Amino acid sequence: MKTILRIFSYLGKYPKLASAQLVCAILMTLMLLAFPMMTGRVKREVIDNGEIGSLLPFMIVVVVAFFARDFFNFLRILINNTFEQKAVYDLRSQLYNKLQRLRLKWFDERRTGDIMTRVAEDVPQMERVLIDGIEQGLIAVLQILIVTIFLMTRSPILAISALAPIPLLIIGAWLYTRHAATRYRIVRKATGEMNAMLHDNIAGIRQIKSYAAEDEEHKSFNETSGRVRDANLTVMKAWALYSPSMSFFNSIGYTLVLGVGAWEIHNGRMGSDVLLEFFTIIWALYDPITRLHQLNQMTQSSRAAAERVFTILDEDDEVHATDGNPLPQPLRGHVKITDLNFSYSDERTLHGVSLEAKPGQTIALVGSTGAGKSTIVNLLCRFYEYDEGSITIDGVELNQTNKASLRSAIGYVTQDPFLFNGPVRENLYLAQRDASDEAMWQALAAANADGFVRALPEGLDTVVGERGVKLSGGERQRLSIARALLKNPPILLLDEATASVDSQTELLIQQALDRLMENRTAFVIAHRLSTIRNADVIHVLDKGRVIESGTHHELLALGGKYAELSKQAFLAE
Ligand SMILES: Nc1ncnc2c1ncn2[C@@H]1O[C@H](COP(=O)(O)OP(=O)(O)OP(=O)(O)O)[C@@H](O)[C@H]1O
Repeated sequence: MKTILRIFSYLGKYPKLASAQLVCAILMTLMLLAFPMMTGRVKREVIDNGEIGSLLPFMIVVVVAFFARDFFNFLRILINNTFEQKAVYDLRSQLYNKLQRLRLKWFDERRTGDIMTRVAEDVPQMERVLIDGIEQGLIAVLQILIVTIFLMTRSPILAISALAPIPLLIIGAWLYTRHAATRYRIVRKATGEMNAMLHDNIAGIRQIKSYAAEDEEHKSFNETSGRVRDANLTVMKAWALYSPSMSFFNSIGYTLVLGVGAWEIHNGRMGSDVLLEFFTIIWALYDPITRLHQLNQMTQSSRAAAERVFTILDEDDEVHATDGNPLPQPLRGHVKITDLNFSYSDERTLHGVSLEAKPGQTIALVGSTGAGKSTIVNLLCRFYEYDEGSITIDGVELNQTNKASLRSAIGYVTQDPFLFNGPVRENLYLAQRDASDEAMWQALAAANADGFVRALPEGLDTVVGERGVKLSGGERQRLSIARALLKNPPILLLDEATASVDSQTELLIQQALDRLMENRTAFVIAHRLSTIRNADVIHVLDKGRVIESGTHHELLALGGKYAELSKQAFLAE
């Protein structure tokens, strides 16, 4: 119930629309009564008393009432749609905003496809209870009330006969609802898993093809998709039993009205016109009851979807980007890490790491795979919060720094640069929203990327494809270097690419990187000997500890891990 109330709380922001909708619904429902009332009068005055002249006015009243009913219905639908779309827009926006603020750790533990299902499918599923919940629920309840009052005024005993099945309907609805939420939860979970698999497989389509794993993957997909089918069939079976049972209970009401009505007429306690009135309106009592059953089903489905959406909304935010102190301006880029400990989960990843980068220095991080190099870079970006120790930039402790100011001071070039599926220009705007074309071309030139961008069919406006798939690896790298150059940050974090490119491209990239690192503090996860040779200090990491530090020659002379790594040709020439 709490979940349902929370869904409806999204409508509270629009009281005017809610009231207008309520007024239209009441007027529309009142118009329903004209037909049975006029039918009763036609029977008494026109048929029984032979006043044929008054038939036309009765018919006019009926047609005007029908027109008014449909006109109010038109207004109600319009208002309802506006109302509901505004509420859903608010919800979607709130969810997206939340997603942007969640910790990276949260994303590490979840599948992208499942998150997308929550935004793209679970929100609209919730939306249905907002649309139909109000539209059907409100009108149905009003209709039941108004029709019941009307029936009571005409003949209490017939009205009670018509209402007799209601206890049975309530018990049926209770039995159905008891386990419905669980059934729908299984459907939503299975759908999320299927979409997650679909997302993974489409992202990894090259790997699937290259390993000729299409048939295997198809089999796994069918298994996941089968779970969605089975979950849906369970829901449908329950509905198949519930819906006709409820319809049968309604028929008991019709039968009782017929029997009791005939008995009352037979005993002279009621006129036949009253029974006629009942049969012209009684559908308006049972019809909303059927709609309430459908609404009950929809509410259970929406509840399961809403639970998945609210789980995201209830997660703790990462520290908000504007909390904390801004970094001093201009920033010199003095970074100091002292006794840093960090764990992603239970196992500790970094153990007492200490290192320093003076303004303008290049610090190389080397070490075997899993040693903790990227973790240090992640902590410098404050993608994760560190547990113990200290990281300062120009003397300001990182975990007390305003994230927005920190991230504007840092340029991060990853090994496999991510490009968004949009024009080159949009990808560069990420670094500087108001960058002029001239500034873009300068950055592209410094990154040795101007040549190939000019050769693209639409230059800066060429769409690069998903993850930049329409560009080569070397082109993507140079574009991401241009992006960092355009940002012009005082501190640079660079994960050098290991992917082999031809020597000509390698040279172009190296030149671009050299220009990028000029006059900045740079932390480089280094794979190339040329970068390492030029670094001011090299730190060798092993199992989360700094085990050696010094220049290239000092470390070679030390004859330790670094010398061993160099011998194993671990570092590319
Ligand atoms: N997001 C994460 N969640 C949990 N554990 C992680 C995460 N990222 C890295 N790790 C673990 O932390 C350890 C250090 O990883 P890290 O990526 O820092 O190593 P690395 O030195 O950069 O390795 P490589 O050179 O292979 O990129 C590894 O054992 C890794 O499994």
